[in-house]
Amino acid sequence: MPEAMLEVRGVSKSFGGLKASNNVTMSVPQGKITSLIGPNGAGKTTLFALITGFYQPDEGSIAFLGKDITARPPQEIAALGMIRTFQIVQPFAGQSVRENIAVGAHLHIRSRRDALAKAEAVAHKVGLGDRLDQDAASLTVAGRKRLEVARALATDPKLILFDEVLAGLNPSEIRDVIPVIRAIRDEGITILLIEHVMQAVMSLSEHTWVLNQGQLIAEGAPRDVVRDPQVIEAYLGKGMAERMAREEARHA
Ligand SMILES: Nc1ncnc2c1ncn2[C@@H]1O[C@H](COP(=O)(O)OP(=O)(O)OP(=O)(O)O)[C@@H](O)[C@H]1O
Repeated sequence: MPEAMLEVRGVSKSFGGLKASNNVTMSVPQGKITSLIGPNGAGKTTLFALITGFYQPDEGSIAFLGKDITARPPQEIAALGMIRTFQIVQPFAGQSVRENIAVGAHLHIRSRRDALAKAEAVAHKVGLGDRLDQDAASLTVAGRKRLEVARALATDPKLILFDEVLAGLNPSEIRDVIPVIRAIRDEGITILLIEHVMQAVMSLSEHTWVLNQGQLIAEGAPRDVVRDPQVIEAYLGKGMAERMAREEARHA
């Protein structure tokens, strides 16, 4: 694997008696799409929040591009080039799609005109080019997910952490968004996904980490990870693992 862009070392975080993150260590390589999977409540979103400064770890450290960023505020981390998206997209109501995306662009761009122009260019990349003047609150779920991707892209990130960008989409909408994610990677932006849609994990990501009860229980190429008995037991279940093995055999 190429040099790591993000290094998470021994990170732990408790909420009361619950260890939502338990001694997590991972090296995220530059230029790839990688993923983080695991059952509901495994601590995936908590880990994203720790990495991007929304929570402070109780223990451990985080380095981005060789620089220690442990417990730095989110704005500072975003300015360095790492941005996360949120599972529940909350557009600024009463503002257009263009204006919503410009919020991201303003991280680096002061001029209103330039930020709006940047928003427009980004909207085209994610397939919102024909929705620029629409009130963002009127977007469908799929549209809101694209808006969330666009707001992140507009900050000119080096690494994007996508938190379930495919959740709530139907199979045809998922098929439409997958190439958008690939195109972002092809532009040179590194991507780490939290995702429950296993078909997307398998087809998009080169490496995956599996969290269960705050701890990493497996990592590796997705096709190997889904055969791991511990992963089947904790997350996939036998039926799903067998379905995926059949799918893979069919495509082989
Ligand atoms: N701010 C908080 N205060 C208290 N408990 C929290 C907080 N944030 C998360 N938790 C708890 O930490 C655990 C991990 O939650 P987290 O949202 O990180 O899981 P997840 O893997 O992202 O789940 P999902 O797939 O359902 O989104 C859960 O038990 C959750 O209830």
